[in-house]
Amino acid sequence: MNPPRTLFRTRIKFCGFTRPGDVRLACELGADAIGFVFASGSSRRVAAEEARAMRQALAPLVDAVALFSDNPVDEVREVVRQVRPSLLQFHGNEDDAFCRGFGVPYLKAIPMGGELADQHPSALHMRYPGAAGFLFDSHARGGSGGSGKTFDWKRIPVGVQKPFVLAGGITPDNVFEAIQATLPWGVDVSSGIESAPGLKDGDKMRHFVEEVRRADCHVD
Ligand SMILES: O=C(O)c1ccccc1NCC(=O)[C@H](O)[C@H](O)COP(=O)(O)O
Repeated sequence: MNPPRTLFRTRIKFCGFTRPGDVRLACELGADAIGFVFASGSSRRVAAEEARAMRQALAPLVDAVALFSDNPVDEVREVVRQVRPSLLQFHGNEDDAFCRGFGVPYLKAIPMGGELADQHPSALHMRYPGAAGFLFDSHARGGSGGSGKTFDWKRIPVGVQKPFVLAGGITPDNVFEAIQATLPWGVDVSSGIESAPGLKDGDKMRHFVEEVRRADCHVD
């Protein structure tokens, strides 16, 4: 049985937006953060100008997160300049110095598929001392996120001292169980709230938020 987390509210990040209308709806439904993907090769990739327009659709008190995977430094700088994200998220082999170099807090995505390396909490903290938190995602090292696949949640390292976000294959149907099993700071979803890559589905977003709230109120 997990210890109760009195009055705890699991943060919700919806990722991979391509349409301002979806951003507006996600904010109304209760998302805490909205993610824009700039990783090359992603079907959800947007240009800085598009993300800037979507950022303007954001409600107050909702974070804009810019997501990268081994993008060149100039690309990251340009996104920061145009979009003004409140948080960066790095999915590639970026080191702490690179991630810190933009003057914006960052989350480091940790690949939980395939061979696990460096996932011991002390190794993570030593490798990314500047990280605001970690995001555990299902891809293997060198792979992409946004796969819609889960990983074995038992692989999450015990004793991580920074907030962590659970990602990878979370849906309205498994987010309750995912929160109960892992007690994350937040959950991150892309495929599970879509009708097609990059196109968000209002009913799925609403159901997802309802299930997170249900998990937060649940007492064993
Ligand atoms: O979404 C992408 O296409 C993507 C490409 C490269 C790196 C990361 C990417 N997405 C990350 C996310 O959307 C989420 O952080 C996470 O991977 C959850 O995705 P999903 O399994 O689809 O819910």
